[in-house]
Amino acid sequence: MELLSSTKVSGGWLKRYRHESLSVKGDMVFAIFLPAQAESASVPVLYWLSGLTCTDENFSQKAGAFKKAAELGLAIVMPDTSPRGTDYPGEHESYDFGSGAGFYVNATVAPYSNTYHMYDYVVKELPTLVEEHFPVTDKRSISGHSMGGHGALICALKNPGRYQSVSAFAPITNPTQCPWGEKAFTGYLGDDREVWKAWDTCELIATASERLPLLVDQGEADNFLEEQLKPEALEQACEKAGHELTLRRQSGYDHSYFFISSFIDDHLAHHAKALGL
Ligand SMILES: N[C@@H](CCC(=O)N[C@@H](CSC=O)C(=O)NCC(=O)O)C(=O)O
Repeated sequence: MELLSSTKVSGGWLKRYRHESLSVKGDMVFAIFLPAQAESASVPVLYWLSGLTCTDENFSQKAGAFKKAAELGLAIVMPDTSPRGTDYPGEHESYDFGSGAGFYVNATVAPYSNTYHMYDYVVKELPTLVEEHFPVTDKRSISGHSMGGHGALICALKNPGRYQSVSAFAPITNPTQCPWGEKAFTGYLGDDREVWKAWDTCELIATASERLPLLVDQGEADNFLEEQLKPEALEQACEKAGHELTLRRQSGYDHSYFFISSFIDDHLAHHAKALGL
């Protein structure tokens, strides 16, 4: 691992690293916030999955999360949102597919199937690396925004026992039924919509073997609300399956990091409680 930068914040340290990833067959950059408590004991970790167009830096620069994480003694790991360094046809042409838009799936359609294995990267490879090299425990939680909210929810639903808690901001709840998801899943997974269901929160909720309570915040002034995010689909799926959901519709808030920064402390507290902090 190559240390790219080290910055003191809220009594802890934000460090950025580049490393070679086996999952995506190339270099990846991630950031980790380590609170001061990590200097004397191992601390649990929240994995934050960002949305379309993001890198590891959007959350660290805009969410305002580190003061609360420092108080709680919680580490936060922030991966990138796609592999970088390839140049497939169409990979860099649109904001909602290819680079910056890995959708946290394992692609099966060439050429993306060569490297776009963001699900394996965030669920397995990155936690293994983090737990080997940093003063953290194997107690993990996961959260994210929009495409990353979808990622957080599917990672938790597909991996019972792996996370202590899950939450999301404005998640793409039903990607098999919205334009962002249809475009990404066609390009990464192919035309068979049955295959897509294994990567859709609303589909996974029905058969989940672990029922971690979901905390979801959704801005009511979010431009993407009706066409892409569909919180009512999540509500219906949870109600049908008897899955606990706290869906907070926040009046006046949009899709931006201003919205995330307004409620991130509540999410950190939710995760801290589940992590025993
Ligand atoms: N560029 C697009 C919209 C891009 C956008 O809103 N990205 C969001 C995530 S959207 C879902 O995954 C984001 O977090 N952007 C980064 C930021 O720092 O705000 C457009 O122009 O509409």
